[in-house]
Amino acid sequence: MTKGYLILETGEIFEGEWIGSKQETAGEVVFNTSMTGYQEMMTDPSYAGQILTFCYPIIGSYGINDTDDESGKISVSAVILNDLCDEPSHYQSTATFSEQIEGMGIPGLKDVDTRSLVSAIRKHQTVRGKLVKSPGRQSSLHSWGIKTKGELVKSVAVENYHYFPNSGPHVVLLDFGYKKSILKALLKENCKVTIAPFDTPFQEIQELNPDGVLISNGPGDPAELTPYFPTVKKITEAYPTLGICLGHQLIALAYGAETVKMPFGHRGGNHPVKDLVTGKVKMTSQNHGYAVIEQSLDQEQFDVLFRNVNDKSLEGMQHRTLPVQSVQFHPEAHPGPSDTEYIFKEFISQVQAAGGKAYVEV
Ligand SMILES: NC(=O)CC[C@H](N)C(=O)O
Repeated sequence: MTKGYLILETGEIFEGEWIGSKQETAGEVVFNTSMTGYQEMMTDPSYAGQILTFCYPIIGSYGINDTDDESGKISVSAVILNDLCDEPSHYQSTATFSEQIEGMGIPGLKDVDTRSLVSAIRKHQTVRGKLVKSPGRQSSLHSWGIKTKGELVKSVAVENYHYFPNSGPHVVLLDFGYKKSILKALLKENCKVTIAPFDTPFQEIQELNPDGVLISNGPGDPAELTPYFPTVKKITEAYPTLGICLGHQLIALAYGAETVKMPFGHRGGNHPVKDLVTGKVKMTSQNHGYAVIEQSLDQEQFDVLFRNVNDKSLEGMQHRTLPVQSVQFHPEAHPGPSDTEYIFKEFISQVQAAGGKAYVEV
């Protein structure tokens, strides 16, 4: 057994037993409150650069399967958990949790007092940390090698187009670190899908001749992605558009709104969100650390559609005249409830209503 330590930039040290890859690593320390879904969370590209703490105390009990990865790449920088169950019991399980993180080159700590760690994160709000073998003197934070400024998106997004044939309308999935479940949701609606790199120029998107565009989720601070705001705006002016999580933030920023770092984010599978049109509350899957400031949104152009019941933060919006909608939560779920899966159907209806053509000359 090898001991390991999570050192927070604020000075606290959490002890555990080292698991997975031997590599020491650093990143923002975050927590997710979902009871299940560790496989989807670890492979969700939006967690790139982050050390993920599982609040649920037993991790690994249903193993790892061949279908639930949200990407083919390593996403989280490291995982922190309490009790590791490495003798899974599930008919679809093909590997143990330890085998999975070892195979993906992710380090982790088990037997950590995750309740105290989560309290510390909530107290400090945003906190970075480093996973080390020895709790001795550490190099300064600047040399921890934490990625910023779009490097995170670059590290997870596709570099080339990927085309998926189908019988329905053609949707370009602009990839800032998409989750496979988003692609699956589009394919389920019979869409042809072209996954395009996040930095695809607008002219090339036009050449792809999409009927609609979905701007994906992704890691990092949305406000650092300023070079892409003009393209995002042009997309929304030309095609029916759906933004999910980072995609939602980028649409808001492209129209002049501002984003803010939240105290400790929303990461979990039971975040209540109120649909302001029907008054109904939906349970949503969430994973974000930033939010759009509602007061900064041009309400002449956008209607607020969803609001978080717990902290009243903005959870979704709709353009008043263009078929452009965006949500801060994850309608594709995985992990989490699928109450808001209908968002994909609404998007496809808007795509179909637009007649399969760019309906505004640009
Ligand atoms: N899941 C996402 O797209 C996350 C968006 C952004 N990186 C945030 O943390 O707010």
